[in-house]
Amino acid sequence: MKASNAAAVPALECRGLERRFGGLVALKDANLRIERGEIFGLVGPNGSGKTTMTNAITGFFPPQVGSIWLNGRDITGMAPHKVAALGVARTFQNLALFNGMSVLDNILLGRHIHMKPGVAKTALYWWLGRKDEMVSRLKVEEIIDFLQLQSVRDELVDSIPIGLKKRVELARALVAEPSFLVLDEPMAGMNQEEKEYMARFILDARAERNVTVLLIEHHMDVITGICDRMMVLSYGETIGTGIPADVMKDERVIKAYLGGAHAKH
Ligand SMILES: Nc1ncnc2c1ncn2[C@@H]1O[C@H](COP(=O)(O)OP(=O)(O)OP(=O)(O)O)[C@@H](O)[C@H]1O
Repeated sequence: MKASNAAAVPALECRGLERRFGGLVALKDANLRIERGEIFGLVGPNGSGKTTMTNAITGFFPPQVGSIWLNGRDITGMAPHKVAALGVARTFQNLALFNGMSVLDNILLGRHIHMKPGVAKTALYWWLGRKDEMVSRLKVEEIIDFLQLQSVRDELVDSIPIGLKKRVELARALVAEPSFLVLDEPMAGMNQEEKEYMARFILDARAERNVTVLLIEHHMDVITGICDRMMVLSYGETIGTGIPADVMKDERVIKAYLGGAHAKH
């Protein structure tokens, strides 16, 4: 559901983020507010700072300036595993699946934040460990059904097509039971039918699993089709933010992005 109360604590807020790599300013004074239940699009040409922004949010590369708030809690500089434990899951632009392992095992890895750490601890509380594993397996089966991955569940992940690999990554993120999902180009390399499936799954995840979504995507038809609001970056600067229909009309956005070689329809 779309958030209705603007005064409510947002799912995510970024205030004045800046990230430099040497002399390069990859992100400059980036401000972002995503309400609970929104699907929010983040777009921009290659190298404009989209991944830098998601890496800042998920703790991989903290910002050097500014702050990040998740459900009203300051998470600036928090390690990735701690951000994940607070309910943030992500998929990666370049697939981060484990080749040589089955689809099922790849998805099961997404449950690690819910499992008890350490062999000794699990041995000591063996019954607790078993219960954890049972809950995890049930959750994995539920998500396999949800994303219609039954037919490939026992296949090696390297043997399935790219469209399904992307779906496995989404499954691995969803089994973590996130409240906030960061999807980095989930439709890259997909044909039209696969894109439509993925768009449907993202909408269903929001409706049925209560997730808020930050979606990085080059396919503008997807952004206009499923995003409530969007933000456009260019050379690390925000050049447009708002509902897609308005942002798409903005002269700066058209010049920097939509009219450029990077736009895909
Ligand atoms: N670890 C890093 N070290 C040095 N420079 C980096 C690093 N990460 C990103 N950059 C630079 O920061 C800028 C923004 O990169 P970023 O990956 O965030 O862009 P992007 O919008 O995600 O691009 P793409 O659409 O190609 O993924 C680029 O100029 C990039 O070369």
